[in-house]
Amino acid sequence: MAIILDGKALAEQTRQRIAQEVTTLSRQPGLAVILVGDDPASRLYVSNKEKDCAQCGFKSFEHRMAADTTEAELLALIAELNTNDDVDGILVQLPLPKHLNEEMVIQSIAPEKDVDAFHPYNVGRMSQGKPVFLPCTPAGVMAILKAYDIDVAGKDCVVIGRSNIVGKPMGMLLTQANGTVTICHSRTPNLAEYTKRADILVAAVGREGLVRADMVKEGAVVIDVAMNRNAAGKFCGDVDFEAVKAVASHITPVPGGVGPMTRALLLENILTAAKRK
Ligand SMILES: Nc1nc2c(c(=O)[nH]1)N[C@@H](CN(C=O)c1ccc(C(=O)N[C@@H](CCC(=O)O)C(=O)O)cc1)CN2
Repeated sequence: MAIILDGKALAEQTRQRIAQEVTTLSRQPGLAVILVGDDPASRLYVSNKEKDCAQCGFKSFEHRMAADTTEAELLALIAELNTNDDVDGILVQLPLPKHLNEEMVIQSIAPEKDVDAFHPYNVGRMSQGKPVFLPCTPAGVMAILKAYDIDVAGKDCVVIGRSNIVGKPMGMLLTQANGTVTICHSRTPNLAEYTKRADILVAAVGREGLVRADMVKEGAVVIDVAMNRNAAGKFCGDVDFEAVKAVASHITPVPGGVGPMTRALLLENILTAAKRK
């Protein structure tokens, strides 16, 4: 039976370490969170980020904007936050309402305050192996692997999903850790041929039941990044957890795996931003 990779416990340890370090700083780090519209899931994620900030001794500044906010209004707020000295990090909760251009909005955040690491400058730095901030979800995965002494060097790593936020940066971080990486996606024929070769398999698609036990090599490390809702309304990933845990050596649960570490790595980035000032 696989070892369960406990992201929730690791995230708690990370918050406690950060809270301790904050007591040694001469000022409180600050995060500005912008939420446009009233999507219930986004509201919950934002309030969790505020709770995390409070636990770590960070200030948080919430900016709620109406769903019909114009791009000019949003960019004006970001411009103001870019020059506000109390704000070390700026986070625009995604997804944005359809009429707003996500790319433009991300590019308007000052790269030194881009704690999500979505700005092209930070993506470029990371791809050169000289990161300022690391994207929270892939960095959370790397932190889980490190905490459980799972060495990536020389391993066959397969990432399913090629999003800018998870799949692509995940592939880069695994490559930088000397893994041999294959990125699969919706146009990959015979997905199982690739997944069955993987020593480390990362699923980041957003489709419940995508990874079955017969697609996983005996003893593989299986990381589930996805966060779907099943028919009963419960959180689940892309991996058939119950079946795959009988085949894998290590596996992340959903919930309680990568999600909490995504939140923890955001706190690491805010601390980094505050210390660089
Ligand atoms: N600007 C951003 N927007 C979004 C991001 C992001 O990283 N930056 N990621 C997601 C949402 N998200 C953070 O914002 C996020 C969602 C869920 C979790 C999490 O810990 N999930 C739990 C399950 C839910 C729960 O019990 O609360 C888990 O997996 O255990 C973390 C981060 C989209 N938008």
